[in-house]
Amino acid sequence: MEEKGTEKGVAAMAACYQRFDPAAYLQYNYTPPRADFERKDSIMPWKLACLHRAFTEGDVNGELLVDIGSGPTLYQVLSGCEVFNKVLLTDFLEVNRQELRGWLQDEGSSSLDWTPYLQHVCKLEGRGASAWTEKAAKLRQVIMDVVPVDVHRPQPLALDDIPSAGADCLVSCFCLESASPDLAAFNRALGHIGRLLRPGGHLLLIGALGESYYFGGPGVKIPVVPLNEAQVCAGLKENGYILIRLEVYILPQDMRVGVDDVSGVFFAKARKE
Ligand SMILES: Nc1ncnc2c1ncn2[C@@H]1O[C@@H](CSCCNC[C@@H]2Cc3ccc([N+](=O)[O-])cc3CN2)[C@@H](O)[C@H]1O
Repeated sequence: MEEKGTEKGVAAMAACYQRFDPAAYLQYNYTPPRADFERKDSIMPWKLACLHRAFTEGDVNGELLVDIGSGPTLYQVLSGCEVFNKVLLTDFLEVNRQELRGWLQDEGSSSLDWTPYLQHVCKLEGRGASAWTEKAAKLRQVIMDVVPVDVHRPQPLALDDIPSAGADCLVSCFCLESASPDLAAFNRALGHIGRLLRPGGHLLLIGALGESYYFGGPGVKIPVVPLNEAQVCAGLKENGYILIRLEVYILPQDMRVGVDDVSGVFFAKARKE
């Protein structure tokens, strides 16, 4: 019965995503106030600082970084692209993979101008904002492909997408809790992606706390598994990860803009045993 329920729940989530609108989603979450680089308390500078520190504090290394559930966004690999010489982007939806390919092939054809993001991360790296064009070139050089992923499959990627030894690092932002029908499915998905990671490899996980829905486009209301910190920590432990650090951002009132009911954002750095 439980398996039947899960299959039905996973199929229902997939149906919700058929109306996902990348351009609208980017507008809702990746423009001010949630992405305001002039505001110290904006969410995006906090996320980029967490990722910059995690990628550059010396314990994360290797060849291949895989981003699980990239969506239509690139911010999650702006620091990692300086550490890994191979980066694989993945998403469940062709519309998101197309959005990413659009930027990779030609700046002009993406729905969002990523320049402020590139400039901000260059500043975090002490390079000055003007190095953003070099970072854009680096990104285009190291991103090998944009491929399909389904975190509910025991093998979320096609077998030939990554080496049998596994990736050296995974990053995943706002995907698992938004793709899963319930907490059990979230925990199983955490296990499925863990199998893509080599022992000793790192997982950098960003997600929503206390979110029960979000709009993936006008009128496209998508259910989310509402998580708290304890459930995130338990899920990581249950799936063979050692938690290195958990950081939490609580949304100020003016970041609650009606596109979801998220109350906080977590950043977890963990290592696979
Ligand atoms: N089975 C699947 N396997 C893998 N990926 C899948 C699957 N199903 C859907 N997907 C994939 O997962 C999706 C990822 S986008 C999900 C958005 N998550 C919620 C949204 C995000 C957000 C962003 C920023 C802030 N903030 O405070 O700044 C808050 C929030 C909270 N609301 C989408 O790419 C879909 O394509």
